[in-house]
Amino acid sequence: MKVTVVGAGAVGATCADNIARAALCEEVVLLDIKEGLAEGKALDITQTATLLGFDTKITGSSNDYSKTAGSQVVVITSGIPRKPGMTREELIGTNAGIVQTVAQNILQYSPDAIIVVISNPMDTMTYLALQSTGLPKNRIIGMGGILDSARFKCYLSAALNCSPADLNALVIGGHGDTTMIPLIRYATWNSVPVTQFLSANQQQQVVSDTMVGGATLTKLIGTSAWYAPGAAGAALVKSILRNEQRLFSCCVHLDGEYGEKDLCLGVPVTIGKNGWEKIIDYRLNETEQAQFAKSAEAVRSMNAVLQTLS
Ligand SMILES: NC(=O)c1ccc[n+]([C@@H]2O[C@H](COP(=O)([O-])OP(=O)(O)OC[C@H]3O[C@@H](n4cnc5c(N)ncnc54)[C@H](O)[C@@H]3O)[C@@H](O)[C@H]2O)c1
Ligand SMILES: O=C(O)C[C@H](O)C(=O)O
Repeated sequence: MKVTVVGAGAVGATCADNIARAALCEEVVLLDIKEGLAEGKALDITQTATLLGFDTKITGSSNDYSKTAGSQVVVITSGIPRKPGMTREELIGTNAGIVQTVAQNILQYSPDAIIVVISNPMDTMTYLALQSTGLPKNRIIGMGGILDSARFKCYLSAALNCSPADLNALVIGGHGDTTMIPLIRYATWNSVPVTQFLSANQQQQVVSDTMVGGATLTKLIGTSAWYAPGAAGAALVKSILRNEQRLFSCCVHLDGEYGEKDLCLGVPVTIGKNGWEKIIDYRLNETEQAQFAKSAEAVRSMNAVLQTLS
């Protein structure tokens, strides 16, 4: 089995590294437009193999898509990241062209691939990938909710002083500072709702910290995060390749589910060998449904911006 990661920058290289270390497939191809970058990072990761004990082959490619031929899964991370003070949405002008070109190039050599979109603004880039390739909707998955849910669990574990491994929590909606919806009502600590242990103020703090989780890191680092995003991308790839049927929050095309259609947005879905397989209805209450509708409205207006780009 073969996985391609497009973009050998911070997120792409970390994602490829995680996939290789976990030996999820025989070969990982890392591709970047910048001459030498993907080859160099692939060689560097390869040199960790004897230290870390894996034998996955890692191939680097400077924009030669023939090396990606026959990939089962392709992860798109190519594009610019935001700087402190920016929103993800501001990246659309540069990243839309990159994502569209990359998706088309990929399909020339891997017509059956499942495509995972990470580049921002991720909800709109997922929609663009779907519209521009015309692939069956189950084969295009946007990664954002897995990362946001991991951050949600981190903030919850700090508030509860408990192990994040004992927490179950999901963030749905858009992958944006104001569009994501951490579902605190459904978050549990070993099956007990966390709302039993946290005050209303504490709950609100966890929710708002989660929503600006990416911006907090961007401010600290000077560019956006990569360790957790790369690991989240690899977790998604693992569930596809191993047909795990994990229930993740992913950005997928909605056709009436959660009251929305003709856009891609984060909802709970099962992930397996066919890509995303089933959307699970979490029965949102009135407040949550209103938040979801608002999130959809914001993402829909970003999608409309695509029409204005040349
Ligand atoms: N969805 C998420 O949860 C999430 C998380 C983190 C980052 N991101 C996004 O992922 C993207 C990458 O972030 P990063 O930190 O890795 O950035 P980065 O600048 O480190 O890497 C991006 C890479 O893309 C390459 N690239 C640009 N155009 C290309 C093309 N046409 N073909 C192939 N490669 C191309 C660049 O040369 C660069 O190496 C950004 O848009 C960022 O906002 C999304
Ligand atoms: O915050 C960003 O711009 C990158 C990414 O979407 C993240 O959440 O880390």
